[in-house]
Amino acid sequence: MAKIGRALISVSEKTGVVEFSRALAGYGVEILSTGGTAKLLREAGIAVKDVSEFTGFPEMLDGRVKTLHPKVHGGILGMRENPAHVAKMQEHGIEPIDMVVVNLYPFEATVAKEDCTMEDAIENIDIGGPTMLRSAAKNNRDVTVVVDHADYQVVLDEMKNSGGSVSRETNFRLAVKVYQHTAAYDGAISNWLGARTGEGVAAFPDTLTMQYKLAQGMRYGENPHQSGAFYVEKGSKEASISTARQIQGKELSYNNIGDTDAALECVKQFTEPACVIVKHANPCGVALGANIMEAYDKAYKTDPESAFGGIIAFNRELDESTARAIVERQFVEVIIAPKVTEAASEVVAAKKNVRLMECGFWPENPAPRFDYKRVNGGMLVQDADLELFTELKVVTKRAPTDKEMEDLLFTWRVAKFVKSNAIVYGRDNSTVGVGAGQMSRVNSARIAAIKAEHAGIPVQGAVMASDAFFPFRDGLDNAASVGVTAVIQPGGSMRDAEVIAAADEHGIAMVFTSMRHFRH
Ligand SMILES: NC(=O)c1ncn([C@@H]2O[C@H](COP(=O)(O)O)[C@@H](O)[C@H]2O)c1NC=O
Repeated sequence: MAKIGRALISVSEKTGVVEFSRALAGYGVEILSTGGTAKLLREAGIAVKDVSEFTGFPEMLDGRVKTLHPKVHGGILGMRENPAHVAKMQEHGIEPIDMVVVNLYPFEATVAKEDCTMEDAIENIDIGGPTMLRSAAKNNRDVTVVVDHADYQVVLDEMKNSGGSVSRETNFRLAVKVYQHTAAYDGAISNWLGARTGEGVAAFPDTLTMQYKLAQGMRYGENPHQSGAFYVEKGSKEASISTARQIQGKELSYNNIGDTDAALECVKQFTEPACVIVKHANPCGVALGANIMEAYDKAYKTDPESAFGGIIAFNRELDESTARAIVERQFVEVIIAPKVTEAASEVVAAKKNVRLMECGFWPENPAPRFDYKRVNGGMLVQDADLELFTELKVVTKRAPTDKEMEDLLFTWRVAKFVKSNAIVYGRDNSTVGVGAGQMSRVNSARIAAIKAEHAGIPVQGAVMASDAFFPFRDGLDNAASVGVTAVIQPGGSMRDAEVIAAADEHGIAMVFTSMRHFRH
């Protein structure tokens, strides 16, 4: 382990670089640096040699060429234990560079700006930086490479303990981090440019590169004989299962994560205090209330049988009384809310296995994003389903009453989060029965009615949402037979006229949304 004699520092993101460089200088390290970084360090009183002086070649072409020089790359890549390398370096007057501290032009932040032009994007593709990072990471036996300012302290701690050197184990770990970083950087460039070549489809690049970070290992996957892990998107910001903080409880399982995502994304749709209870990726009870206690109580009563071992999501801070009502009444796997009061945490602490999650508040309008679904040997990519309806059109002789309309919109929102074929009966901003994941729409309707019957809730006077159109009038006949008074569905069937006539015959008010919400 040799002492660090010379470091090249060239950073766009300058957090902590002055303090770090000052500490390096304290170990007698000679610092080489580029334009803006050198200026900053000099202003802080740190002795710096310009890279152009080191190479004997000026920075040029608006900074496109600064460090791309054999004296830089020879100094980084030369193997210190290889006599032929050492001789060549001496022959050409190449001095070793033992540490490279580089982070890159902010390509992703630049293209995230709405007014970003192609020229802005191109100028923010870093060339010299990744080249140095890759050189240093390749020669990690002899060179320390730092791409993340979070590692400045790690390096300084080691130098302190060793009198100015960094171990090969740390060098290797830092090098791996570099290749992860440059892979993500190039992936972002290729995705952004690729979406603009016109060779892919619309905004989809010809080759899609994705990077996810390991967030959590787990005991097993969907079933105990499958192994599993949870990866999260780099830079994901919106409050979600991926950003949520676990306050207490057992480690989240594979199924917990999927179900908590389903519950949270469903509850996000409501502005009034709401509760969503999910089992196996489907909402089994959803309700709004004056407060979340009332919402939970109503949601639970929809289907107490299914709520057992469920996942419960709220769109308001979890308070003490609601937490108490849950833990005293039922077995629950996960509770998630944007915030959790201290007192609520203490109540849940009595059930040490219950996973309690706090995810923060979300924006009213989520940013557009893609949804991905693996198939064997490939992946389906689409815009996430973030819309609700195209237009609301009353198609029957009778228009829904205001109260029916409120319930129709409530059940429509829920239906969007129920696996297809989805039928949701609802009343008073509460689900009455949910029929999910059936191969026939009529069967989903029958199941929704059975669920209501099991919970002892009459369907009479409820409204009904269907995630896709009714292909035949039997869906409406069936709804009428259980007492449904109003229906919301996308419309668009060949037999719409027949279906509307059926609704009129039964005195049912029906609204078309012109938007389907299949969910698989
Ligand atoms: N062209 C080069 O030779 C080159 N060498 C280093 N850079 C980058 O220049 C940036 C630092 O520039 P400055 O020190 O002038 O603020 C770093 O993000 C570094 O990755 C370069 N810029 C782009 O490729």
